[in-house]
Amino acid sequence: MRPRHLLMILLPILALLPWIPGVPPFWITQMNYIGLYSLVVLGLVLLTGVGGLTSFGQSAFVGLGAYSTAWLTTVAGVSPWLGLIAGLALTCLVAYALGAITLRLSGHYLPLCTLAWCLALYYLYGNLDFLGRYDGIAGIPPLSIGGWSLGTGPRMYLLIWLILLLALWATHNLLDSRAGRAIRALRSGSMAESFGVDLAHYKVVIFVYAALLGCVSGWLYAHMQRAVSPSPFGLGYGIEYLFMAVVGGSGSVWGAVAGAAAILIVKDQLQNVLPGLVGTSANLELLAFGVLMILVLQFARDGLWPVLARLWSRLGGRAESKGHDPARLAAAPELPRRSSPTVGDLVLEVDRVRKEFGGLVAVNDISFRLRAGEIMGLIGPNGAGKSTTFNLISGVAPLSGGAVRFMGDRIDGLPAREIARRGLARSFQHVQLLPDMSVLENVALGAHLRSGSGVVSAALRLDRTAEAALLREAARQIERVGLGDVLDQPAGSLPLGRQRIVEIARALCCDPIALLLDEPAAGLRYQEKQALAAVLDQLRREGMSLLLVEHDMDFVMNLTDHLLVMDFGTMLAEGVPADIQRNPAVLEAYLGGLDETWDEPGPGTVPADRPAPGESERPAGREVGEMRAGEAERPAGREVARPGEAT
Ligand SMILES: Nc1ncnc2c1ncn2[C@@H]1O[C@H](COP(=O)(O)OP(=O)(O)OP(=O)(O)O)[C@@H](O)[C@H]1O
Repeated sequence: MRPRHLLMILLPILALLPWIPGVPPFWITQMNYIGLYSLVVLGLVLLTGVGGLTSFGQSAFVGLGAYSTAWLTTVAGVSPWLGLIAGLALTCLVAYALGAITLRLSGHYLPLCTLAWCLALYYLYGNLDFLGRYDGIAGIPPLSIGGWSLGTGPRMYLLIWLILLLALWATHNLLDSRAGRAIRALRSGSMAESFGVDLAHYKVVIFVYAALLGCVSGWLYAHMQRAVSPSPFGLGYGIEYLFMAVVGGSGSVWGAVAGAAAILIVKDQLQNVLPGLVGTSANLELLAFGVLMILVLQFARDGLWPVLARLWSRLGGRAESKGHDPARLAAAPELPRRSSPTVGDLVLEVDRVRKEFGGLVAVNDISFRLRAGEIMGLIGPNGAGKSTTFNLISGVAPLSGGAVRFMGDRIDGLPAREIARRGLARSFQHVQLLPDMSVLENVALGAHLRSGSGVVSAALRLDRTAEAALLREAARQIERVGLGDVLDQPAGSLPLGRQRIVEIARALCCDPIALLLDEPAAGLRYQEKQALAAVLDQLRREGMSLLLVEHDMDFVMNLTDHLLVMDFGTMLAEGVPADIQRNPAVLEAYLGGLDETWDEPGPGTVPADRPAPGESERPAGREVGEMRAGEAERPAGREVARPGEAT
């Protein structure tokens, strides 16, 4: 049985629970609270569990929802539904303003900041006369739909759980979409930005989304309790919500319900049992919670939900299928493609680019040009400045000097996502995939800029055609690089070499004009390298421009049209592979002297129908390791203004 089938059986039972004879009213009250807490914790699952942004301050947004409706319905006499709309609007404004300011902070500064504004709002609620100061507001009317009062009992229970189920559905939909992939990539930083994800935008989106869920919970709470005061919106509750997210499992939407239910039930039981056991009514449950937290972090670091899922499969239940639907993808429309430049056109012009890290010149006035339909190799010993050059071109790092032009326009100074939008895609030296996401989803992230479907359409599942088109394109690129057999596997389960190929498929998904590949053949076996060389050769034939950083000399010499050799940040040599292999300065840099020779090449990596440039007189290809003998003594780079040296 799949979880969704279990849910279909449980839902009617859940809906009829208050009317089942023998069910104590306390159970319904407890279920109401579990529902209210789950709504807030669901926001934290998205914000903290998925997006990596820790917030202790969600209780303040619950307060905004509760106080907005309390004041509007009691003082202004408006309908509770208008109170909800006003609360949502106010929460949206406050969360947007707080998010725009605080989400720029990184590390522990963000959680500290959430503590600060949680306390500030709490004291604000307690000190404003029109909100009744610490006494709060009483006499809030019950909710009603078309004159049918929902009261505080079973009907309210139905409304709370209906809203919670809708929120779970919407959040699940959101995560399974273009926007969801961007949100799941937030922790990766520059990688996501390189594929056009606006990190700052998505951080604010999930912050506001989580705050709105808190607001709805506060609105329901106010009309269920019929009175509000500041205490449930203080820091203690903010910490408790976070605690529930961690205990439940902050990586899954159902973890929110599991966490809220577990904590509330255990808390209630401890409050009943502990005083009898130890003979005091002190708040000993807090001590017990501390122990519980340590146990969870020790034995179920991902929370209770994954443990429950494992238990389910041990009992014979089946996991929810996460695979793609080939028929749906086949029926999806093709994504439009950009027009490519004519073979031979100038695509990329790097003009005296320079990068200084303090006193170290990592890239020292490097210039080169890349044309359409050309593969250029950027080689050099470790620390030569190759990856830094890539970072400068792709906007991941700012230039210290020089200019980069792409398709005739200056792109230096543009954010990485804007450079990606213009058709320059890249892979990374250290594989940067999202290991828990499938290969298909990882690659689809590359097509982020080729669709405009947003958060609202995703949450309401109105984006299915656009989403299928993105996944279809991702599947096409995965097939193209020969990984069609692992489409639905988690990317992290693949060997490193294959993960690099996934990165290439992701970069191809951008529909690039030029592709920057940082050590694409590292970790690949011989046959895999041959297959990769064939793919890259095919891309060249299609008119794409490729710039490779690679240490495998066989691969580079057989595949590239043009090479640029760097050493200590400066250009050592430039030319066709055959000349580069004979260049004394290059031999000196790579082999430490002219008396040494390149090894005999293995069988060429270039496809059989294409002769390697300079094949006949090529001395030999060489497999250059990550470090050659004596490398350790090399200085890491060239210092600025070393005495007697021009910089
Ligand atoms: N963020 C940084 N801060 C300070 N120094 C850096 C930074 N990034 C790179 N460097 C330094 O710049 C120099 C060039 O590094 P880079 O990674 O570009 O070399 P590389 O040619 O790509 O080397 P490898 O082949 O080992 O990847 C090195 O000395 C490195 O230590």
